[in-house]
Amino acid sequence: MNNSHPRRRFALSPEPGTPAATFVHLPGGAKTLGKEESSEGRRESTMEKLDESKFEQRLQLWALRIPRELASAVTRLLRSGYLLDKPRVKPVVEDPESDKNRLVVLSDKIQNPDLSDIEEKVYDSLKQICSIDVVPYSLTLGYSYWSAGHVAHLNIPDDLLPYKDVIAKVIYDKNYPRIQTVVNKVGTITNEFRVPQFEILAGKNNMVTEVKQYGATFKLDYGLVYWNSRLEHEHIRLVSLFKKGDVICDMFAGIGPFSIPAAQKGCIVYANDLNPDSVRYLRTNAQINKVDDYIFTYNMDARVFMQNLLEVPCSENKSDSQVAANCSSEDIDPANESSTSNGNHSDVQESCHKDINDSSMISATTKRRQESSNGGDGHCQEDASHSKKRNNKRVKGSGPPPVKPWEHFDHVIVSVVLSKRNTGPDHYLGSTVIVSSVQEAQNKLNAKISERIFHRVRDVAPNKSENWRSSSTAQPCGRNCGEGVSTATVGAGCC
Ligand SMILES: C[S@@+](CC[C@H](N)C(=O)[O-])C[C@H]1O[C@@H](n2cnc3c(N)ncnc32)[C@H](O)[C@@H]1O
Repeated sequence: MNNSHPRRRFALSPEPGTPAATFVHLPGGAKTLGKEESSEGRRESTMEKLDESKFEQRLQLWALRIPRELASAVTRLLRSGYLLDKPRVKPVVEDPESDKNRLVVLSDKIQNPDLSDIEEKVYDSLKQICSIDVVPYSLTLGYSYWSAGHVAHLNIPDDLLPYKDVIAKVIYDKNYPRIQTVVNKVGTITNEFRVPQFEILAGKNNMVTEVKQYGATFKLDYGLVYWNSRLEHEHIRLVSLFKKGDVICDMFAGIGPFSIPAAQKGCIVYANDLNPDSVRYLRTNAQINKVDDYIFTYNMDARVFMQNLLEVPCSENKSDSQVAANCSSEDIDPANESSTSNGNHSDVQESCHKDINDSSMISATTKRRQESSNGGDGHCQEDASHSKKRNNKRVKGSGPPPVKPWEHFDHVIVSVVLSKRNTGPDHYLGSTVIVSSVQEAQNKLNAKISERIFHRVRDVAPNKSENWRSSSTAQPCGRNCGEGVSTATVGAGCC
């Protein structure tokens, strides 16, 4: 199967850490935009009218024609890498031949109509669900596909840098008002928050935008937080493994692309990030998506976060009431509000504040917020708007069930870069851990990876296919032994 890809001159940076606001291909046939060349003694400008069709990418794919009532079952089965995986393109579409059917579009990795690229076990299950009817499916990703939000994010190579303003102006003029800001990534990402540096090339200096993923809305400032739209499939793939009521620990949560959909599913999420801006947007996004009752946000180093989460609170002996992760959160477990009335809540808060204040890793923002939310009396309180919102919800009788994360949680989400390089910094965790072996990963995570399930997510950068990035879930034993099982499935023991 031949997919015709226009040759890329420059594109939205595909590196992790570079937000995929807009993906821009320079037309495949275009010579250097704006460059004047000599041709047969005649100076010929290659500055041409923008031809949007040059941006089109046509994919020749395969699809399964199935009765529409089976669409959920089939997509659930094929979700682990066999479905079409393009941001903002649905893999299940109407069948032009019959409204009783649906077409389930398969990944471009499925090359053969006999589906021999699909694992036998999955194929057998598929046969049990429906009869196999494979049809060709042609998909065109047009000019407008390559954008999200109002920010067009370019990654202009050195040889085109002299023309960056011309390029930006064309993109801006041709796409306004949909595109209102054109930025170019500058340098490589070196900071621990994985936030790229940008220069504004055209439009307004406003990097705050909203993107949508699988029905959830994410507000973010591209200049302050990590975001990568291209991880959409990975976000949802991982969350699809969770069940309602699962307790999730998202150690490097960013602005919430794992935490928010997990909470939408009814999981109780302990979400942490070291970047105070990420945590701020995480909270905003929890509110926008109306799952703030299910997400407890933290702003600290992941190791401190885990230690606090696993530490049995001193109040545990005093009460059966729920407490919030040793109270090291900026937020309070909303389910805990009921415990406030019996007096145990404040006991916990005090003990936890000691933990937090002892930690040199906690950010100034966290401390500031703690001080202000404490009202100076050592008792945690929610800010008024949050509290009000939760009160509204509580009246409706919704809210998460009680949890004790130090006893049990179901999944830990860790973002890890696996790389053959061994020179990377390892003083912080998350996407920035560079490991060259499973053993090294175990050492760094202080967790035993007994069942290894590697899932290729995407290349770190073009031409860097030896580096790959994986999100995995790990299940701690819940007995504070410090061991865990890094796997996409749960249940294995460790002690
Ligand atoms: C690659 S991003 C992943 C964010 C999010 N999971 C996502 O998929 O968008 C890694 C995140 O880890 C955070 N981070 C880096 N070092 C950290 C540490 N020591 N403790 C907690 N978070 C950290 C960064 O601020 C960043 O948001």
